[in-house]
Amino acid sequence: MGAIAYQASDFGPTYPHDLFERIANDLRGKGYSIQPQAIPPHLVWQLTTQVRQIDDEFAPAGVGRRDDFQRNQFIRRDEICWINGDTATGQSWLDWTAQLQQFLNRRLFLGLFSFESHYAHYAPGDFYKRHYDAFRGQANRVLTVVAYLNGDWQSDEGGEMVLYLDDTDQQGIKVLPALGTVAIFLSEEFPHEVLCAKRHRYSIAGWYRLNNSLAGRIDPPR
Ligand SMILES: O=C(O)CCC(=O)C(=O)O
Ligand SMILES: [Fe+2]
Repeated sequence: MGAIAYQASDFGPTYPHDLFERIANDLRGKGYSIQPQAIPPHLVWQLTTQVRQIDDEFAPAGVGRRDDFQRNQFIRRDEICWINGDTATGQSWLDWTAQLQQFLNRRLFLGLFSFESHYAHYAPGDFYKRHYDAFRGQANRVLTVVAYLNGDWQSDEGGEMVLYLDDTDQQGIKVLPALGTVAIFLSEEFPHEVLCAKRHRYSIAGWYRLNNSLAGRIDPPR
């Protein structure tokens, strides 16, 4: 990984409160938030190291939930590995996302109940075509969080995530998968895609969900 060019001041005594406040304000105002250098240096270092060490635990990603899960090479080509609390690194990531969850629930009353996330590896040439992470009315995934784990990413290396503001938007907002950047958006509102990269591209994609078990039905993670 490249040198961490983080400003120490970004992680001073007001971290993570100020960051979470900016995210909450963005979500309230426009439904998405893009925050460079959002993950603290020690955590970004742990995650960046782990994602490159677990290469043999990655499996091709599919499309759809468990019962209609299928691999579709024309839609997505990445490989994924789910993150759990079995390692200190996984646990540190879950602690950070839990802090954000608590903050957003207090500020925005989102009722975020659970969180699931996986590492993703896009080899050169891999992509993920334009899609939604959740479908209206299914009330499963509410908020998407993507964190990027690539040092020194250059703008001519591709691999941007393009976040489209609605169904008709063709231009979108391009997000470089740069070390420590976090993109957060309402899962039902924003179509998005991952463009082909020239380099190996590492990230974490995660989703906060509502409690769908309230009707007496157990709603398993995918
Ligand atoms: O890696 C990214 O930038 C986004 C990935 C994504 O859209 C997904 O896994 O659903
Ligand atoms: Fe997505």
